[in-house]
Amino acid sequence: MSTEHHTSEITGWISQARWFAGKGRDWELTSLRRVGELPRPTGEGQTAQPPPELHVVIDLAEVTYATDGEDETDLYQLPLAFYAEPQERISHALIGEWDDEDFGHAFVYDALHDRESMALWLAAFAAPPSPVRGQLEFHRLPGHDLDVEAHSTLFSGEQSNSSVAFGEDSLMKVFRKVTPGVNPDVAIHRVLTEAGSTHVASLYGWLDLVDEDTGTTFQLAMLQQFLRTASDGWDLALASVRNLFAEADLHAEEVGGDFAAEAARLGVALAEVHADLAAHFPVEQRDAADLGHLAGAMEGRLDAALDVVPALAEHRTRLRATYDQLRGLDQVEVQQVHGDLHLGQTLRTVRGWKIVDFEGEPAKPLADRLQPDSVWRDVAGMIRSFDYAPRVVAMTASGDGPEADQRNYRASEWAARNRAAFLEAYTTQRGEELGSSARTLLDAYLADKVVYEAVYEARNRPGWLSIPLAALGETT
Ligand SMILES: Nc1ncnc2c1ncn2[C@@H]1O[C@H](COP(=O)(O)OP(=O)(O)O)[C@@H](O)[C@H]1O
Ligand SMILES: O=P(O)(O)O[C@H]1O[C@H](CO)[C@@H](O[C@H]2O[C@H](CO)[C@@H](O)[C@H](O)[C@H]2O)[C@H](O)[C@H]1O
Repeated sequence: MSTEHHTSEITGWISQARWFAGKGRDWELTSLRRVGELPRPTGEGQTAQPPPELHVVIDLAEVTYATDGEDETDLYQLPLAFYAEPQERISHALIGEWDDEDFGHAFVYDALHDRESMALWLAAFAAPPSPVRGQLEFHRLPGHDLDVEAHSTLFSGEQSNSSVAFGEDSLMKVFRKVTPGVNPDVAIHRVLTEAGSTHVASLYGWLDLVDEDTGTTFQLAMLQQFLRTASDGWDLALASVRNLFAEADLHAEEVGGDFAAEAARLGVALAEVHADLAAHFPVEQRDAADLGHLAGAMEGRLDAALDVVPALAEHRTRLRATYDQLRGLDQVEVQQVHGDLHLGQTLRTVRGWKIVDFEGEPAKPLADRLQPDSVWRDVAGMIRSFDYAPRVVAMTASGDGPEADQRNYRASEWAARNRAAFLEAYTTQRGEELGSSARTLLDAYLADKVVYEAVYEARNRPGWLSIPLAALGETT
């Protein structure tokens, strides 16, 4: 199905969207393809009917970047709501007004802001229809009756994707940048849900787009348990550091809000998630040659990072020596891991810690993110977060001279205390010591992550670049 779109309106909408990863690059909208229309509910189990003039569709926008030599493209998912009349309540989500080939003259909105449109998505998950007008396939896992009356609320803080809560019952994540094949967030949540893991939000369902022409499947969205009582792990860690800084002379363990017990619980949760992943995804061995490639890949990332952050140069020799240690290892076990773990991917509920967002590192192609990796990558990710939290609070605190020195000393103490608690609990839960091979892997992944962070901060939050650079400075 193709349709006449208004390219300039859509281009303007994409360019200012939070989830658009191409900001600052030279790009254009090279195609728009309508891939399906959300079906209207049949009435069964659905009291409220959508307005008769509403049509909700999914379009895929192809964005092409001008690069030297070859064109690079990304596909973005746009759920759109077409109304015959303007809708005052969602005026902030208006994309434009144009004549559409399918629906005639219409006012077009970002459907995720619209409760009426979201009710159609929820109804489709509640009673998955046969594909209608397109190739959309809604899937459900058994075990939970959806609250189809729940109203939708779009999360405001999301970055790479868009999340919509349905009351306090379920949460739908709409993947914005889509690629063919399995999305690790869906695949891993499905496996962990079916395995009865208590450390993830249960998966309720997902939406596939099956391209009939090519036989390719894209995963467009997932629906999961809404964690009603959740507090963000990053926010909790910051609060703990602030408590420590509010007390002039006390040590972390003497202050209310000490985080070490939570860090230990996080270590246990991660070990349990790793065990479940090892039981349900392939576990493989990597030999000395593979480890040589890993060291080479880390060196390559460092070389590329030097162009973005020249200040890394003074740490180059030591970083390369850390990666080089990998070449001395014989064999290492790898398995499915989280891939981008940090405190912002953890939620503390009354029932313990949950880990979210199994999509992996945003910069990697999706297919690579389902490749087995070392568990020490995830451990390193969390340890880096324990370093970030006190440094972020210290950066915004007032007072310099001896006061700042004292704060920095206590920041390091907070990081060391929580790192130790986390690592001890993680290894104990796995029933193994942190042996020399694991230490080598952990050091290499820590170094690799700091380099990644230096690039990430230089590009996204230059004011925070000092955080990874200070970490490198401390270990020289
Ligand atoms: N099941 C859930 N219940 C409640 N909040 C959640 C749930 N899953 C994720 N969140 C919160 O939603 C936000 C976005 O989640 P995330 O999976 O990280 O999305 P993105 O892929 O856009 O980064 C985060 O603030 C996260 O803490
Ligand atoms: O959440 P994302 O998957 O988009 O991850 C990216 O952004 C993170 C920042 O939000 C970034 O994490 C870095 O900053 C965190 C504090 O904001 C800190 O806790 C992490 O340890 C640090 O790496 C992450 O690296 C990036 O991939």
